[in-house]
Amino acid sequence: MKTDARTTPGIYCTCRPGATIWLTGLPSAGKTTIARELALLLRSRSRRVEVLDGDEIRRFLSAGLGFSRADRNTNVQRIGLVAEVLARNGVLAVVPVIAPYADSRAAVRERHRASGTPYVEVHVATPVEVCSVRDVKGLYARQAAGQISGLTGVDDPYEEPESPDLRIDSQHQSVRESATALYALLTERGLA
Ligand SMILES: Nc1ncnc2c1ncn2[C@@H]1O[C@H](COP(=O)(O)OS(=O)(=O)O)[C@@H](OP(=O)(O)O)[C@H]1O
Ligand SMILES: Nc1ncnc2c1ncn2[C@@H]1O[C@H](COP(=O)(O)OP(=O)(O)O)[C@@H](O)[C@H]1O
Repeated sequence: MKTDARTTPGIYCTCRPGATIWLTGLPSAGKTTIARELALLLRSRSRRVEVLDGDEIRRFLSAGLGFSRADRNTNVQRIGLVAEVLARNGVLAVVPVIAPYADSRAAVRERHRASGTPYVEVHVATPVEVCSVRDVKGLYARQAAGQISGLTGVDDPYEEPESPDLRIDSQHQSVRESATALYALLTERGLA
């Protein structure tokens, strides 16, 4: 008996394109929170979603890397590779990772362009003043106390995206509103 992948449940359906959705922004900007909310929305519509957690990747795939420019670039390129492989195989790969350097992000975009895989860049543009109050992991306090240095947006660079596909001002809207705006963009592009 022939099986039709487009109609048989549980079999990958080639008619739904994957994509990488990269959320870049400062620590505590809300990247992870918005990524998880978006994943909930997408899964409720039966999309295959993978959120690539930056901390988990640094524990395994990028174990041993620090926060120098070179190490951050290596980290971002590794994540870009994994995301692109997932996305080109029909998964929506959601990536809440700082990626502070424009050339690193451009290289990831280029990798996607080369394989014809959709790529969506989202700037979670929460100002550092708001991020440092949220301070989910206590990094801003530790930097202020002189216990760490090289914190993105404080004493390490963050190059803002010049023309992201979407900019989210999380200080002015709820998590749900941000995720819904992103979902709307994906729908508009035929990706949700
Ligand atoms: N010095 C310094 N600068 C920036 N961030 C720091 C630093 N030290 C630790 N952390 C925490 O590391 C988390 C993962 O970073 P990323 O892999 O997203 O960073 S990068 O793209 O490689 O720059 C990142 O996670 P998020 O807070 O979720 O952004 C930070 O909490
Ligand atoms: N509108 C909002 N959007 C996103 N996060 C928000 C918002 N308002 C408050 N927060 C809080 O800010 C924190 C952001 O943390 P997180 O998502 O881990 O940031 P990041 O992944 O960018 O480091 C969470 O505790 C979240 O609940």
